[in-house]
Amino acid sequence: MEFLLLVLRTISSLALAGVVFYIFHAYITSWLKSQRLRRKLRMQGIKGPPPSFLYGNVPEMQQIQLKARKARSQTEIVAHDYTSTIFPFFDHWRKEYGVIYTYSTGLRQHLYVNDLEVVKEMNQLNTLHLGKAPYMTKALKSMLGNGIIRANGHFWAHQRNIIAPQFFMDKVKGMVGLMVESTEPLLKKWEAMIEAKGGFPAEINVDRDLRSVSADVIARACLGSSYDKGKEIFSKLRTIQTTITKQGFLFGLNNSRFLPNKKKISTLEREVELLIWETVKGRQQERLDTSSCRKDLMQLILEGAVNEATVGEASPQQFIVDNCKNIYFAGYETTAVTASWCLMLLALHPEWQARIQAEVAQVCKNGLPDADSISRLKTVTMVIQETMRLYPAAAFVSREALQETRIGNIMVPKGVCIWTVIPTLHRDPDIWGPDANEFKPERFINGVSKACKSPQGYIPFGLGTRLCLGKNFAMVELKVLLSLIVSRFTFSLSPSYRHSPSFRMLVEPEHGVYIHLQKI
Ligand code: HEM
Repeated sequence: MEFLLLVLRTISSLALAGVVFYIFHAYITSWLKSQRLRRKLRMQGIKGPPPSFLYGNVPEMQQIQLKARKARSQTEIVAHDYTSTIFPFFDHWRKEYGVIYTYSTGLRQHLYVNDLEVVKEMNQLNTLHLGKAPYMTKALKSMLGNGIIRANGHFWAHQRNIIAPQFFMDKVKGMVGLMVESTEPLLKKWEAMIEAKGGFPAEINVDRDLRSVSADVIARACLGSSYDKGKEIFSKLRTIQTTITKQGFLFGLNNSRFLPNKKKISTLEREVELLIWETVKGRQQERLDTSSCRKDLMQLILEGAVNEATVGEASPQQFIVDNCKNIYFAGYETTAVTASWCLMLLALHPEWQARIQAEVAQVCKNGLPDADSISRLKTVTMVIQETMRLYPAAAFVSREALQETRIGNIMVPKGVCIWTVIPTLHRDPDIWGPDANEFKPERFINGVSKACKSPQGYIPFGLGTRLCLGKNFAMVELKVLLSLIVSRFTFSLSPSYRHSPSFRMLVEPEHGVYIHLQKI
């Protein structure tokens, strides 16, 4: 008996030693690979902070972040370049190594690229060799499945072909009426709040209300369901998003201490999929009952999923659910957050409120935008463009070189992750001039190409082949929303507002935007 126990103990000790050796070996191999990539970049003259053994620059990143958090000030607003507080390590190394440098997160080598010429080159590259970084998209699987935002290669191209036609300008213009309808409940709610104050200004936290509008618009316009139905889906997706971003996965930082959240995330994931699938089935039943066929995005996705050969490894059901999740995620939060920043900036700048009020009164009959007037709202467009310059909802363009790829003068080795920090590019005085930190919508009066040194310096919707598909949709929705709000209300910033842009996958106002709202 004792002998048997001894044999069992020896076997389990050997197995444990084997596992430890395997993990150690894999770790060392990845570390050495990352070092090789670093050498290849250094040989091209690209410098960067020296990495420590196994952990690369992660300890330094954490230290810099901690310091910045302590020093964080909430006083200045527009002139406050928040990239130095929310991505302090990028800013810190930029001062030391310039607009192109390399750093390591232990097992991965990264390339920071905020040089206008290289960004231009990236914009023009038409290749499948630059894609979404698998390590990053792996962490986003629960939120996005294998939908368009995560996919790479031919599977991505197939999904893009299916979805793109829904967002052509002529299609989007046909959705203006629906966008106006979706905004009406918000206007009524805000009017009622002012009435409840006896006509005196009401304090409004705008963020949740703007999210509701944006969710309703995206659900109705693209997926044929109303916000009431999609409410649960949005709220669960948001919980997944906030849980994931707490984990610091994006920069390759260790997140093992957050592992217990995995269970919570996968439960939410299953619930979201079930809800979407119920919506899809409802849609299919409606088609059978009425034998009518709406040609909206949901329909295009359903048709795209019919041919199993085109949906890759995913089942048709998974293909549909994943792409619905992607549209929900890409479409509603981004627009809502941008609208919040717009109202914050307009509250600070009453002169621009007055200018767009006058324009809306002149261009839109009864203050109601329609497909025709929307393209004549020049000042409204300038205000939105300037908001997205200072507060672009998406903070990065990030790519991994899936194969060795030449970008201008740089040969990017396979496996290197590239990062372009959008708000930093948008506030670069070399591109925008000495007033880069000021809110000046007039800089866009002759379009983006005249507003800065090169139009590639303005990338709120990303760049290259993966440029945002919902760009037209988002711009039109923002124009509708702003026109309707300014034609009924004036507003100023409430003293309750605390300026604190923070990063939760998007750059959001951490404590919300509070305004004092008054009827015109
Ligand atoms: C102000 C609002 C929005 C902003 C700031 C924004 C920004 C972006 C950015 C930066 C990207 C990544 C591009 C890249 O990696 O180079 C992107 C991708 C995408 N966006 Fe948007 N977006 C907005 C609204 C929307 C809307 C309303 C939709 C759809 C209804 C949408 C659908 C997508 C999709 C499907 C992609 C993935 C494209 C691909 O990978 O091929 N976006 N967006």
